[in-house]
Amino acid sequence: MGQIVEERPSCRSLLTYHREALVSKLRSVQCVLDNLLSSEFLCEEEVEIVQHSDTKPNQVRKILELVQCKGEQACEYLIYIIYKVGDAFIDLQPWLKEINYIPSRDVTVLRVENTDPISRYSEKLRREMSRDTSFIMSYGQQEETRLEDLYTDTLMEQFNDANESLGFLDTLHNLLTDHAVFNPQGEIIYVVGDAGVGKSILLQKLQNLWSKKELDTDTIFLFKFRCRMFSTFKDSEHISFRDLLFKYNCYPDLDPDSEVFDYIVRFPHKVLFTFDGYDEIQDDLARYSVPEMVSPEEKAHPLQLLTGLLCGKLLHGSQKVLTARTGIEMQHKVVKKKVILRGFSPSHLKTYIHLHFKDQDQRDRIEIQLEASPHLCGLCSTPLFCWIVFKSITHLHTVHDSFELPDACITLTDIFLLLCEMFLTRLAPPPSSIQRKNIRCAAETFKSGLRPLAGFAKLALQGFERGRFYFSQDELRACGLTEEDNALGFLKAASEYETTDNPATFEFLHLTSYTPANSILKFFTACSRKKKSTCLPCDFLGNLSSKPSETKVSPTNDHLQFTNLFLVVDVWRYFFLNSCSSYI
Ligand SMILES: Nc1ncnc2c1ncn2[C@@H]1O[C@H](COP(=O)(O)OP(=O)(O)OP(=O)(O)O)[C@@H](O)[C@H]1O
Repeated sequence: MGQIVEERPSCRSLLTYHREALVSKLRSVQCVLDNLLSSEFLCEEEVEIVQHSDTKPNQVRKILELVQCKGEQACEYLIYIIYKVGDAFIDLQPWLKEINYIPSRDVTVLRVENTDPISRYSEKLRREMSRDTSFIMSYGQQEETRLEDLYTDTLMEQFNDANESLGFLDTLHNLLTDHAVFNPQGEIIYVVGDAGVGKSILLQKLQNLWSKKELDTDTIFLFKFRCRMFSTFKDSEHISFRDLLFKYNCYPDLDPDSEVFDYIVRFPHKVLFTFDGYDEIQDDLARYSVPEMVSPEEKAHPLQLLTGLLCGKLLHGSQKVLTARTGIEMQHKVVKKKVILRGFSPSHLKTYIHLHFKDQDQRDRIEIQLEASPHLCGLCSTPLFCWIVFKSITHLHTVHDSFELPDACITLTDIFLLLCEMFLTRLAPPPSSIQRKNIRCAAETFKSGLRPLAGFAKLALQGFERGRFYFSQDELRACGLTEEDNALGFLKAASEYETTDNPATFEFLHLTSYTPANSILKFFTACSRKKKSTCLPCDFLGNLSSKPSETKVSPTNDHLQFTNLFLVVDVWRYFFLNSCSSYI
């Protein structure tokens, strides 16, 4: 008996049979025309005829008519374009499955170029993201290091809604996967951790992986935001969702029909957002806590748009990674997965030492110092402290002939004093020709830096009182700070908040706490101080860093306790209030 071979329908007849579906679903007409032209199935004149048709469906009708006249190969090539540029013709992918399309060998030799605005925009975002995330800007914004030269994995512990550990995430590549999802209806991957544990760097690495297509995700757009940006708008300032996305990331090119934005609204699951520093806008968000309905079309205050996005009322289905400092809780219903950053493990720390110090002697020296001081080693599990320790030690080694870390237990305050000392050595005159290195002792360095220190203290106090930690040049001047003082490193430029009226804005290198000034003042009053302040400010500051057992404060005040341990801005305020006056 002869075998019945099922004959495949010709591509020409497929186009006729499914004409209606094609006319309604084929969107990226320009991409089709570009390819039909470059493969010489259509000539310039025919392309112009198509473009002159008044509506998109009519353009598609014309294309179908023309390719069907050109024959079977042209028809197959049209289907092949739809197959090859999947992102642009996402609506027609089910149709390809339905007709069980498999490209013939003849057609696969033909080139298809993706000139679709959606794919172009995705590529543009990836390009810009790669450029913006390839370098780690040092805390003082004085130097940049390639991300790949310094990034070290940190411990990422996953939790469920009952705060039970679900184990550690093995690699950042899998952060967006379904593993450890405890609430599939939630849309937020919530990443929390203490100050300086590496939340922003983790997002930067994530963005960088996405830009290189190395992240396990099928999202084609990534929009990154720093939460603080949302509260820089006046109450009356309303913007559209489209502007929020494009103005603060990048605009699509050659997209006259707004296909990119339409695509984002139609396929939210193709969009990934990263929001850094949710803790920084807590107070401002309270004003928009009742999530008013926001639409992609209407203008709203940016905080309203953010709230809408986070609770899934705007662009429902999009993916979001949100970071916040420990202590900020999110409603479980909006969180899909929770990750707590735990900093460097001992083996991560070894890797970081390797990356940080190029010189083997330096590596050995630092490893010996860390081994000899478990306390210091513990501090260094927080990447920021680790960076400060390594930078300060390196710098102080270069300016002093012999510099050793104190043998006794090292506190965070000591670490920040090291950092201050490092900054203040920039004020020192260069060593004379007979001195190889600077011979100033730490006390002299602090004394000579008293004026700028007092100025920064005043500024920090004002920040606390106003609840705002970015400052204009005028505010700096009013505190007695000069432009040269800005270069010391205590402040960094906050260019993202600049407006034309306000050409230079600065913020502190690091903020410990956003807690209102009065609660911090009360907390510090409650701290017991054993020693009396002596003549040196650093002795005075040393007293603040009492070990927990020495500090009689409310045990529930973890956040403030941490603030006490982690003095940066607070150092200046305290220093200013209690010490400086006796020097001036
Ligand atoms: N994974 C890492 N690899 C190498 N260095 C890191 C890493 N994470 C953090 N650092 C270092 O620590 C510094 C602080 O990190 P980051 O700004 O990410 O902390 P954070 O948790 O976002 O702090 P904050 O809560 O204050 O915003 C970085 O500038 C970098 O020098």
